[in-house]
Amino acid sequence: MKEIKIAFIGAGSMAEAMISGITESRTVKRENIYVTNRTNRERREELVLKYGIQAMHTEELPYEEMDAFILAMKPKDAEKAMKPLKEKIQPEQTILSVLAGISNQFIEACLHGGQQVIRVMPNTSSMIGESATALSPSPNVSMENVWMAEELMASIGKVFVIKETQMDLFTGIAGSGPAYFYYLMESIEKTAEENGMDPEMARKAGAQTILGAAKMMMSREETPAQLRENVTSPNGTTAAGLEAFKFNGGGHAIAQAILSAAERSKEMSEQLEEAILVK
Ligand SMILES: NC(=O)C1=CN([C@@H]2O[C@H](COP(=O)(O)OP(=O)(O)OC[C@H]3O[C@@H](n4cnc5c(N)ncnc54)[C@H](OP(=O)(O)O)[C@@H]3O)[C@@H](O)[C@H]2O)C=CC1
Ligand SMILES: O=C(O)[C@@H]1CCC=N1
Repeated sequence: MKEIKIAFIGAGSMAEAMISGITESRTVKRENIYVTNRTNRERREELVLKYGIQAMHTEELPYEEMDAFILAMKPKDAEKAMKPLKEKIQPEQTILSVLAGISNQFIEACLHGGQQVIRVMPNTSSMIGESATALSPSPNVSMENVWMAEELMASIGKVFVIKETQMDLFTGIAGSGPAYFYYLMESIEKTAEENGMDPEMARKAGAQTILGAAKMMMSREETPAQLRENVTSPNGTTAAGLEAFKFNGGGHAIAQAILSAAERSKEMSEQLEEAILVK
């Protein structure tokens, strides 16, 4: 990747996860990564110490020097956040927005018509370069800027270029997805502890089991159903476990988690964008 300067507008957990992955991959020089927020000076200082990047108040950023901005404030703060940015960001500068539920159209309406906007949905596994990240470029984004965004996001994990209409569902599957597996692990640890097993050992065994299953699905030709059948001996332990899983609504619970998260993403779009897009 050619040498670029990027600035995170927002310094929270998502920004940090991406900064961690990008600095680890050395895709962008540390001194060319900027992060800003409005109030939390300690947070800025913490990120400088941890990652050797540049941090400053949003008003102090040298906007004209940036090749790309990553919007990483909360969706509810988006409109207010972009008001002062309109006069500081040029239409040809690239905006990568990780804001759940916020559309490219909304960002163009807040900034400039024809703004180079790419909607991005990463997850916190960016922290270790293992994100599942979706990209949905606005129609007028140049191929050069799409390639830059793809290369930048490839430094934090796997990249999937999708239609923006699929972004709500992708958010439900992968943006929020890590939380479902963390919740699964909480149940594994609790069950172990309640039955006399060291929960720390259960966590390590459970995490290795999830990691192994994930790597099997990424490296083998078999479908998940075939891989599941390979585990399931007739009338054995797995058959008993899966029967209980299905009887207690396991598959339905996962489907409902994904669809509820996707619905919330859609709802956030409707709630937050109505005022601007109706104007
Ligand atoms: N957490 C996750 O797993 C994922 C989150 N996302 C998205 O990432 C975004 C950030 O989420 P998350 O990191 O969890 O949120 P946080 O609340 O942790 O961070 C938000 C950050 O934005 C800053 N901020 C708020 N308003 C402004 C502003 N006007 N200018 C500059 N900085 C501002 C806040 O600092 P201050 O108040 O000091 O300005 C804070 O540093 C959200 O839109 C979320 O939908 C997407 C995928 C996954
Ligand atoms: O919970 C949220 O809204 C953010 C977006 C996807 C993951 N976390």
